[in-house]
Amino acid sequence: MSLRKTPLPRLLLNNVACMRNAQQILRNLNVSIHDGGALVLMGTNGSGKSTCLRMLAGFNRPSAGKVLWNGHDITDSGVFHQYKLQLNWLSLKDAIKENLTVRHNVEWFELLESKEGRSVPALELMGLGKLINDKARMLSMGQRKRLQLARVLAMDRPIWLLDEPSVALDDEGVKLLEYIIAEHRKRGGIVIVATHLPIEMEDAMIVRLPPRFPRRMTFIDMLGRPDIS
Ligand SMILES: Nc1ncnc2c1ncn2[C@@H]1O[C@H](COP(=O)(O)OP(=O)(O)OP(=O)(O)O)[C@@H](O)[C@H]1O
Repeated sequence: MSLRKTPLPRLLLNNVACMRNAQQILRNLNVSIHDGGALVLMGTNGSGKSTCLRMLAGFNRPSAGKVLWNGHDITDSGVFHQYKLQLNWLSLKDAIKENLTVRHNVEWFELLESKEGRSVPALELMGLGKLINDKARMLSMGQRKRLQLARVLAMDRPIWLLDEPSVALDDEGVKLLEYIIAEHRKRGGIVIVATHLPIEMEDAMIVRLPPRFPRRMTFIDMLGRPDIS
C-alpha cells in the first residue's frame, strides 16, 4: 500500500479558543484550509465571527490551541512578520480617506504594496469607473464597500479575511463579490468570510458559531414589565 503524503494545510486552526475581556468567546475550533479553499463563519450577533477573523489576522491571540500557517504558529513573531504580508483584511471600519479621490484611496494601498496599475481596473470591475476622480466623501454606503473590495483586488494578497463583505451591497454587488471570491480561489487564494447574510461560495466550509446571547423575552413580556408605565 502506498501512502501519499497529504500536503500541509495552508491554514490550520487547531483546537482554538479565544477570550475577549476575560470572557470565552470561541472554543474548540478545528478547521484546515488548503490553497483555493474557503471558510464561511456564520452566527448571530455577538457569536464571535469578527473575533475569529481578528484572531486570524493576529489582532487577538488564541487563549488555547494554535493557528498554524504552513505548519508554523502565527503568534511566533518571525512567522507573524511573514504571515501578515499574506493577508488582505476587509472590515466594517473602511479606512476611507474622505478628502482623497476614489482612485487615490485605492492607489495609496497599492503603493504600500509596491504595486501599480491595478487600481483603476479594480475600480472599474467593481462598477466605480465613472467615479474614480470624485472625492470619496461623495460615495454611498454600497459604493464605499465596492471601493474597499477594489482595494482588496488591487493589493492582491493570497489570504482574504472579509468581515461582513456584503453589508450595504445591492444584488449586483453581491454577485460581483461572489465572482471575485470565486476567481481569487481559482488562482489558489484563500477566502474567509464572516457574515450573517447568505453568500454563495462553492464548496466552502461553513462553521456556525453557537449563539451567545439568546433572546429571553417576547414583545408581550416586555410590555408586561412592571417597570414600564
Ligand atoms: N473590543 C472588545 N473588547 C471586549 N469584548 C469585545 C470587544 N469587541 C467585541 N467583544 C465581545 O466579543 C463578543 C463577540 O463579538 P464579535 O464582534 O466577535 O461578534 P460577531 O459574531 O462578529 O457579531 P456581529 O454579528 O454583531 O458583528 C461579543 O460578546 C462582544 O461583546
